[in-house]
Amino acid sequence: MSDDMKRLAAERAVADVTSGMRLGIGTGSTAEHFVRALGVRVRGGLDVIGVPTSERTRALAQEEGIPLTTLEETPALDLTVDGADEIDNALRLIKGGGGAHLREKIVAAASTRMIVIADGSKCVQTLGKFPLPIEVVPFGLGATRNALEKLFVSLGLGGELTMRGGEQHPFVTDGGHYILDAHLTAIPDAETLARALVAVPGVVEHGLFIGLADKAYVAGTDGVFEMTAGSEV
Ligand SMILES: O=C[C@H](O)[C@H](O)[C@H](O)COP(=O)(O)O
Repeated sequence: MSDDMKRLAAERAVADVTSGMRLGIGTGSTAEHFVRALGVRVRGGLDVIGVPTSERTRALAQEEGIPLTTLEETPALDLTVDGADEIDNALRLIKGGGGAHLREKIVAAASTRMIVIADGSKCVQTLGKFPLPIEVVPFGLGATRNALEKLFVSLGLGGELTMRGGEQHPFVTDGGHYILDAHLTAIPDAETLARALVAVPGVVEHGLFIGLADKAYVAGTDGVFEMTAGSEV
């Protein structure tokens, strides 16, 4: 059911793609539907080029016959289509549940427009129930973790930090980094937290996407709803 909704949202976004576009191609189970639907259109003659946001997406896009490029060759993109773990009514997002948020943010920031695709379960009043992914360099891990814990206390945010994959076998991102997931429960001021996180040495990127998404296609039992900043969730 939820997978059908992800597919519906993805198909709606594919309809916005036109020949000549330079695309950012997202990661995750919803973005996979987008890649497959885009593949069908490419094989039908749609002329686009895309930058994948993960090695996983690169492999799938290649299987689908979608022409790929890099941000070195094509540094400016027209449209990125990607999933999200949480979306609030200002179109602020939490991303990185699949560990791809570093490349996803670079690609979204290089795009003129970003469309988010999701099923309705991703819409929230306040971000933070989904653990916030924080990508960190392996060097200095203990010190970075301490600094993050202090930061959360100073901002009045409670919650635990856990190592993605476990302490013994940490998950390693495409960039060779680890992910600490911050179980904050609620993030009342996402802008302040986002600014503070990037100032912590050892933090490479976090999963708060603010001011990047232009609209979202959210699929529910009544069909696909187009959300812009300020829409009711
Ligand atoms: O790192 C992964 C990405 O940010 C995904 O776009 C996000 O986790 C949503 O994934 P899904 O569509 O599988 O729920």
